[in-house]
Amino acid sequence: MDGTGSDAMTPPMTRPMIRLSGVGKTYDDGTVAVQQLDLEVQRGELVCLVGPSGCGKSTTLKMINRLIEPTTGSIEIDGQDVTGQDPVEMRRGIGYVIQQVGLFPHQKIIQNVMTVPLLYGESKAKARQRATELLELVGLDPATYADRYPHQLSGGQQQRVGVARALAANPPVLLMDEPFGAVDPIVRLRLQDEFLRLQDELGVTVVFVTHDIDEAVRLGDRVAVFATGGRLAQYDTPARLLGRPADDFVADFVGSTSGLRRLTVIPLDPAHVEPLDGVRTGDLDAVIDTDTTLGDALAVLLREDRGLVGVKQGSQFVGVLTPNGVHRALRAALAEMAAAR
Ligand SMILES: Nc1ncnc2c1ncn2[C@@H]1O[C@H](COP(=O)(O)OP(=O)(O)OP(=O)(O)O)[C@@H](O)[C@H]1O
Repeated sequence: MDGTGSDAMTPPMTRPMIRLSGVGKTYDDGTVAVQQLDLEVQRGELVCLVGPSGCGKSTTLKMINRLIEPTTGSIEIDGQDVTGQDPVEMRRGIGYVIQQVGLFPHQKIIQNVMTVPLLYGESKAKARQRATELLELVGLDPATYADRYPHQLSGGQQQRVGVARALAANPPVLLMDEPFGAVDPIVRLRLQDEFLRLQDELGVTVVFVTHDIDEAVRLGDRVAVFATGGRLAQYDTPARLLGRPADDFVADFVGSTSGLRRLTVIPLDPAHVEPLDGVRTGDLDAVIDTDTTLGDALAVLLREDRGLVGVKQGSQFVGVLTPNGVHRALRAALAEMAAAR
């Protein structure tokens, strides 16, 4: 290997941010954790690795930042073979968030977030400014939280600090291992929403490990489903994964409630929008856009409890959506799924 990676000639913006080629890991005791894994993650993409316990998700993630060395294959980040780089140096350029946040208990929140910029040689003033911005970015008011200690924060708040700290070095790649696994379901949903917004804003490339298919489908631009023994069973968009599982294992894993899950990925089809007949647009408090997913549309309907919401395309009202419309759309999606199997 020449150290520049096989892909160094490809224009930077078009080559994958992360590329695993034929990667395998067999532990010393003979356990085959990952086999012949080929996986590409595009720049700015959020990819979820999902699968049953012990299928090699964490091992894969840790091979990307070289906490674990692969037995076979190669891993490139931005066209550079990671095995040719100093692991400590390399790891600093990759954000890493785990379930047990690992905050320093005797340091204030602001100091916890400042650690990485200080390591990079930033002045204290600059590191503090950056940490303050990051706390704001992850939804923690610095005036309230900067001077608290980790034990004075809830689990969800600590997780936010973990995300802020991982982002402190402005890493192009963020690896997350079950980051929201320990918080209750409601907080988890909120953290997921916030994280999606943040990722969109920052354009960071994310590999996110979860054992929860709902979380994977909700967050991932693409989802890699692993089977036991570290075999990649399917790597696809959430909609295709739910609509066209590659084999029985994936179909089982995606599960019998996949019809409902599809709601979270199917865009609202204009075919299910009803005409505005007799409804004055001024009467429509709740408005959704045509590119809303059915799941979000249903959430607005339930929240508003009004029986219908207005649907807009750009600035133009194109009709209304009712619970019946959502029902029809779901039935159509299920029929399409059945036809695809
Ligand atoms: N240090 C190790 N030595 C031997 N086997 C290991 C080691 N670490 C992990 N394994 C094994 O490798 C396989 C994959 O483990 P890994 O932690 O990657 O799975 P996972 O999909 O992340 O699981 P989980 O969802 O339970 O965290 C498992 O069978 C595990 O027991």
